[in-house]
Formats: sequence, structure tokens, C-alpha cells
Amino acid sequence: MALTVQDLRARKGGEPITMLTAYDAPTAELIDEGGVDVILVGDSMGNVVLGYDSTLPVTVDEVASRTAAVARGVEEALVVADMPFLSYGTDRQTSIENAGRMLKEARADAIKLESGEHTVELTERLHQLGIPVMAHLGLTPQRINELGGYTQQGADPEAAQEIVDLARAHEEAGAFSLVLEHVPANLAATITEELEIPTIGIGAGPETDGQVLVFNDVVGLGEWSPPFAEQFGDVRAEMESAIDGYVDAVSDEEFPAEEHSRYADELDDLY
Ligand SMILES: Nc1nc(=O)c2c([nH]1)NC[C@@H]1CN(c3ccc(C(=O)N[C@@H](CCC(=O)O)C(=O)O)cc3)CN21
Ligand SMILES: CC(C)C(=O)C(=O)O
Ligand SMILES: [Mg+2]
Repeated sequence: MALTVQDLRARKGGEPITMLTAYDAPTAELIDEGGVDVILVGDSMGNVVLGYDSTLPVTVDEVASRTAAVARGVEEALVVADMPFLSYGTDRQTSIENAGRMLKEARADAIKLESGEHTVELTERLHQLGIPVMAHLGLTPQRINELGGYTQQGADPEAAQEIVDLARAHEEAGAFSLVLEHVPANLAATITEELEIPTIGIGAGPETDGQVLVFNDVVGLGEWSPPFAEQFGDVRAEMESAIDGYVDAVSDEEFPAEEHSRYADELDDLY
């Protein structure tokens, strides 16, 4: 049976939750078969697949299209669509319509919002309507122009308290889980202890209820990855070697070989 948001809530304090991003069907299928619990169609697609230098240009259409592809590749994992910059938190009607598209059109199971004061009421409304919301606090990359850099958040007592208060407010509003990004490990541990919903950390230390990373960082596909990510493979080197192999084989006239080529006997008299 496919994982539900209720199953995820029940994992609080239990076996660590695993979450990875994916942006296409075949990758999502591999991740799903690998037993990962949650697949996030992250707006990090802006950086890692669409060639932008931030997540800000990513559109609702782009996330919806990629989410639909991912959902087609997945059988077991929970599929979460990441709402892009300015697709929510402006007016309520548009926010609900955009979030609704992810479930109605793209077949996501839930959505994620970069959270703040402006998303407490919206989270409650979406929850009431039947759209499960994953909250996201700490480093929220859609605020890069306010933040000035992708630095650790909540490192002083006042900023930490603000995150704790917002975490509680979003739990109360009905969020089913909370991503904590690039915050001190001791702050993430405290929030994890205080909340009843599972926390999922990225650059937030070992004491959250789960971990999330960007797929490209995990397999070693990107040229660059954040300091808190770990590379568990070197897919980039594999790709480079396959591309070199192809170019060499064509240049040396070794590809295509006999086994790749079909001849039509009927043409023998003509040519
Ligand atoms: N490939 C990829 N992986 C990610 O995890 C990721 C993205 N892209 N794009 C969207 C956001 C941006 N993220 C980032 C990006 C950079 C740092 C980083 O380098 N932080 C340093 C320097 C901060 C600074 O001074 O600007 C640090 O030491 O905190 C952290 C998280 C996480 N997200
Ligand atoms: C890193 C995760 C939490 C994210 O928001 C994304 O990939 O866009
Ligand atoms: Mg994101």
C-alpha cells in the first residue's frame, strides 16, 4: 500500500523518515524502488535541472508538469509538490487554486510551502480543504533577496525562538510535517521534541525525525552542492565517461556496428 500522510505522522519518534527530491519519472521510479518514503518535487529544480541560479523563476506550470511526471513513476512513496515563489501567500484564492492544481492535475499527495507568518492561516485553510501541507522553516531559499545568502538560520536566541513559535503555529494550523533547513542541530532537536508532527531536516543535524537532500547532490550529479550535503555516488563521472565513449566511437567509426544496423534485402538490386 502506498504511504499516506497519516503513515508519515505515525513515524514520529520511530524509524527515521527518508526523503529525496526528484524531477522526472525514471528517477522517481528508482528512488521509489529504493524504499525512500517521501519524494519531493522541489523548486530546487530551478537550480539543478532548469539552469537558473536561484529557485525564484520557477513557475507553477513547471512544478505541476514535473510533479505529474514523478507521480507517474511512483508506486509507494508519498509525492509532495513544492509550491514555487509567489504561487502562494499573496491572495488566498490564487494560493488555493495553485495548491489544488498539484493534487487535481499533477496527482501529488501533498504540497510544501516555505513557511512564515504569512502561511499560518493558509496552511489551516488548505488543511480544511483536504490539501495536506508540509511546512518549511529555517533557511527558506525563496527569500534569498531578503536574506542576502544561504546562511544558517536561527543561530541567535531571538531568531531561534521565532522559528520555534512558527513551528508550533504551523503544527496547530494542521501541517502534517515540517522541513527544517540549515538551522543549528540543537535547535532542530528542541523543535523535534516539542512538536507532535515529524520534522525532516536538511542541514539540521541528526536529531530530526527524518532527513531530506536534493537527489543531484546525493548521487554526485551537480558541479556544486551545499556544505551540509553528502555525495553517496559519482554519477557525473559516469556520465562524462559515457559521453566520451560515444564521441570516440563515432569519431573512430566504431559505432554503429553491424549489430546496430539493419539492411533491407529488397534494396540489394537497387543499390
Ligand atoms: N543542489 C542544491 N542543493 C540544495 O540543497 C539546494 C539547492 N540546490 N538550491 C536551493 C537551496 C539552496 N540551498 C543552499 C545553498 C547554499 C548553501 C551554502 O553554501 N551555505 C554556506 C554559505 C552561505 C553564505 O555565506 O552565502 C554556509 O556555510 O552556510 C546552503 C544551502 C539548499 N538548496
Ligand atoms: C531541499 C528541499 C527541502 C527543497 O525545498 C527543494 O528541494 O526545493
Ligand atoms: Mg524548495
